[in-house]
Amino acid sequence: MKSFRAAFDDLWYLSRPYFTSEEKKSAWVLLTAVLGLTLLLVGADVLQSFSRNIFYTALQQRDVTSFLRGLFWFVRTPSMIIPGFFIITLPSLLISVYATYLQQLLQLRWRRWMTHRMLAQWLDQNLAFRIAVTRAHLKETSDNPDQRIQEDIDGFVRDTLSQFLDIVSRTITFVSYVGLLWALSGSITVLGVRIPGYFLWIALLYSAFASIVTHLTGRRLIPLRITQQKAEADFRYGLVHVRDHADSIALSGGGDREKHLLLGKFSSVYDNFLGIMTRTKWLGFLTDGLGTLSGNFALLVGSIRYFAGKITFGTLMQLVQAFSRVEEALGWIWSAYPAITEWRANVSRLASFQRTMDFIAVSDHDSLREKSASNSDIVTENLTVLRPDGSVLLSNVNITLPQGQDIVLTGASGVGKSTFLRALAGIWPFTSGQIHVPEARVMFLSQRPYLPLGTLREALCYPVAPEAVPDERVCRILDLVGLSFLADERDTEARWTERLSPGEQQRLMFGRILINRPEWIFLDETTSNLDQEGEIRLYDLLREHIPNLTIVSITHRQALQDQHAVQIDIGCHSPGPRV
Ligand SMILES: Nc1ncnc2c1ncn2[C@@H]1O[C@H](COP(=O)(O)OP(=O)(O)OP(=O)(O)O)[C@@H](O)[C@H]1O
Repeated sequence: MKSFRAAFDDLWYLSRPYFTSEEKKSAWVLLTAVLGLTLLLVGADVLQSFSRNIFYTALQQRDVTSFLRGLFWFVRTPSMIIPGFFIITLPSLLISVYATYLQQLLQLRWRRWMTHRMLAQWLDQNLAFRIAVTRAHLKETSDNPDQRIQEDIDGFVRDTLSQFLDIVSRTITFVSYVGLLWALSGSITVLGVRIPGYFLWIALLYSAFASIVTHLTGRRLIPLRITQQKAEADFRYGLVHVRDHADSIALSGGGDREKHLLLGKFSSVYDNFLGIMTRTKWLGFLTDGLGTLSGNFALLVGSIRYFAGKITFGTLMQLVQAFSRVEEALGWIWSAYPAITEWRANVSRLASFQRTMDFIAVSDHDSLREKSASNSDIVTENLTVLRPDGSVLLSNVNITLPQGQDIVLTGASGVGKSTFLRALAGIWPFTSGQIHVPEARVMFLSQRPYLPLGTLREALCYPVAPEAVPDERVCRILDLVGLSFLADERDTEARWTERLSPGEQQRLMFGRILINRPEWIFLDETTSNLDQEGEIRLYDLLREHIPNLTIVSITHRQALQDQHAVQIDIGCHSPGPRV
């Protein structure tokens, strides 16, 4: 019961936002249309059961006229007019195709809405980074966000809709056939007690028994499926990691080691799947067995009345159909159990990821950043920065970074210089105190250049849209940073991280600064792959082309440190780097 409640909570948490969003109108219209068509389909199925009764009975009586009317025209009975089999079948076909089409349309729109929302939340609020550093300390699981967004949203939307419509259709089927089954069943006498509608009682007992046994056998599949998804994603990530670092792996002769690590990940995939197979095998015996049994069982029980001459062949067939429909409707749990376990695992992963994002988004550490006038200094007051495990990295930092001056932050490796920059940027979640930052364009560049996927122009202009920068300016800037030999390839899509040397990538970063023209630039060892002369030339380029720029650098090189007017030792606020 508890797990049912949790599933419902997760489902509500994930579905409600779409059906109350700005797209709610189209969502409800589509859902209502699909429900309406589903209802019509069940109605058509019930009508068909009557027309089948008529033409089977006509077949038995060798009555050609009734047979043909039962197939192609209308038959009048004392209580109703029944359309012929084909008169019902053709519109049903149309309804069925449109029900599927509209269901897919709703599915696609819902997926689009969820993908937009999750991507926006993940990237707009820097949650991708904040989740990555916080992950080990979170209650909810938030592994493989790429898989959550690309695969799980699709699976969630598709399976939620199909399971929901399945339940609705089974409920309507049950309501439509239960009276029919009762009426056709007749009664039997057991130990002197007359039981009316006995076929219905058998269907009810059969389904209750089947559902309980199936749930007890299959419930272990849910955690196994969650583990399987995680193992698959870890394996895939391992492969992508090797692809992205193929150069370093080849140079360090690490092929064998990588193979060993990847095979280790694959064996988790393999072992867990063996567990799923074993469970699915037992579940298969049950669901397939119960399915096969139920149809034949109905025929067997019903044939007793047929051979006793109490019902016609047509009524027998209608009875068998009514029994299977009622029993199918009640047997949702046992027949759909494998699909439900997969859906439940999916819902649980996606809800967990969404909860993590919501939790981190509201833990607004950025509130400690206070905006001041555009030409003011950056000031920190009692700023304390922690590591993700809660240990103190920097305590009580009270410093001023004066606007308009070149500043260098110094300190031994690991004391927390880069993390201090992240705190200033407002993306480090484990921070307390106050930071006064000017209302100005601020840019941070890290030691490892980041080049987005796409053209060289895109990589140069990032995060500004390349269309916003005139072509001559792109060429001029490539020339300024010594990359004019790449000008002809500025619109070529390539893996630029692999094509450019680390030094070339760092020069490209300086071109990016010239394009973005910030008022403050934070350079975290951004010239570590350049020679001394080259790095000083690039710094001069910034000073020359962006006159009001304040440069804040982190560098271990004395010559570059000497180029800065102000030196601030971050190390004196640290209990010391870890050894
Ligand atoms: N994402 C993270 N998760 C866990 N620990 C982290 C993370 N980022 C930084 N740290 C830890 O914080 C400490 C400071 O790291 P930081 O990169 O700020 O040092 P640094 O002074 O810039 O070092 P260096 O001069 O070597 O670049 C290190 O002990 C590091 O392991």
